[in-house]
Amino acid sequence: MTPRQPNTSFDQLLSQLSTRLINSEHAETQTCIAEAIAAFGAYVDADRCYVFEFSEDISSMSNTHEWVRDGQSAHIDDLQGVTSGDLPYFFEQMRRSHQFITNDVGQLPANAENEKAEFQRESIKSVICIGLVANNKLLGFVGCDMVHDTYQWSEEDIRHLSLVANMIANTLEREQTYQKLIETQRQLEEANSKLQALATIDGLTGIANRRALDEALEKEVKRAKRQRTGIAVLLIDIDHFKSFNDAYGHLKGDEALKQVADALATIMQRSTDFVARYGGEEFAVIMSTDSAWQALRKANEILDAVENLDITHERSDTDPYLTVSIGGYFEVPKADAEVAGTIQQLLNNADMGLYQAKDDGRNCIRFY
Ligand SMILES: Nc1nc2c(ncn2[C@@H]2O[C@H](COP(=O)(O)OP(=O)(O)OP(=O)(O)O)[C@@H](O)[C@H]2O)c(=O)[nH]1
Repeated sequence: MTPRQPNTSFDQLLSQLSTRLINSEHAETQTCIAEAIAAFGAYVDADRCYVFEFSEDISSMSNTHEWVRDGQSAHIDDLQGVTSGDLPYFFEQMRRSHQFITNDVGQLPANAENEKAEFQRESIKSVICIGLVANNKLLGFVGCDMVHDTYQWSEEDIRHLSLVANMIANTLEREQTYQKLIETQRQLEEANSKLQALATIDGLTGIANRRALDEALEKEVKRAKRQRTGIAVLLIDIDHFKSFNDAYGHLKGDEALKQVADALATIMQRSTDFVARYGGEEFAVIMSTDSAWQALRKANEILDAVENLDITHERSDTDPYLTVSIGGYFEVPKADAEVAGTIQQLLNNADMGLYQAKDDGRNCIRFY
């Protein structure tokens, strides 16, 4: 075949494709690359035109885009993860000169026997590959095969394929930067949600902490006002916990706190229930409910559940087992009630109930 004459329409086509690529969204980018290699393939009357990307250290390459003339076989599937050990001469040429051009693969030097064998396997007679270089980094290459006859690659062909290569290299670089940005953004979001979770979870017991309780109270009070429903707060305090620590040690004390927290979380499972560690050995429960009786029933369940944990507490003046006292308060907030004031009232009154429960001998429930 003879080299063709300079072709201005190809330049125009490239210029159009490159304008589209510059303004393209991620999805369109791949189509544009496919169109660019198809345009070049058709222009030089090639049998196959393709893009390969190298691994970071240029030790392997994979075929990412392929255009084949009608009737020619596609090779993209069997050209994945090709290593420099498979084609050492080719990799060496690409690394050194960023191109690999041969008019007749039969004339390749003796040390290119692997390459010759591979080209013969694919029935290739002439090959041109131009490196995709962006920011001085070799990202891959764009290439063309002639299958039927050998072909004399012209200066014009090389210039055109270099233009295509330039365009694809810049696009790939932009895509890689975009992917890195997306990945960084994903990592940041993940770190943020972990931080958010850490900031609202009590490290020892794994249930919500005081900060999360404050947020939940605000949300629940607003909802109760909006929906005209009631809201109950229970404050649950472990009895004689100081003497428990003194008798069994701080670690056993920690273990007991975790067991009580687990028991609370097991009982309060509705989506509108909320359990938090309120202070050292004190827990809080928020319930959306229409009746104080329902709140009282839950408080009784909690009292029983803690007793049933059977945590020995020989030094307790109340019971030889770990027990809790519970203070409760129920209210249907008025539609015009001030949120902060309502929250304060819920907590203060539940606290008054707790104070009463302690005063009445502990291991009991008092509603204010
Ligand atoms: N092991 C352990 N102990 C804690 C933790 N936080 C608070 N405490 C202990 O809880 C105890 C609370 O003591 P007090 O406030 O005197 O209450 P109490 O002994 O339970 O007495 P009453 O509530 O009146 O029955 C203190 O000894 C604290 O050290 C914790 O995270 N781990």
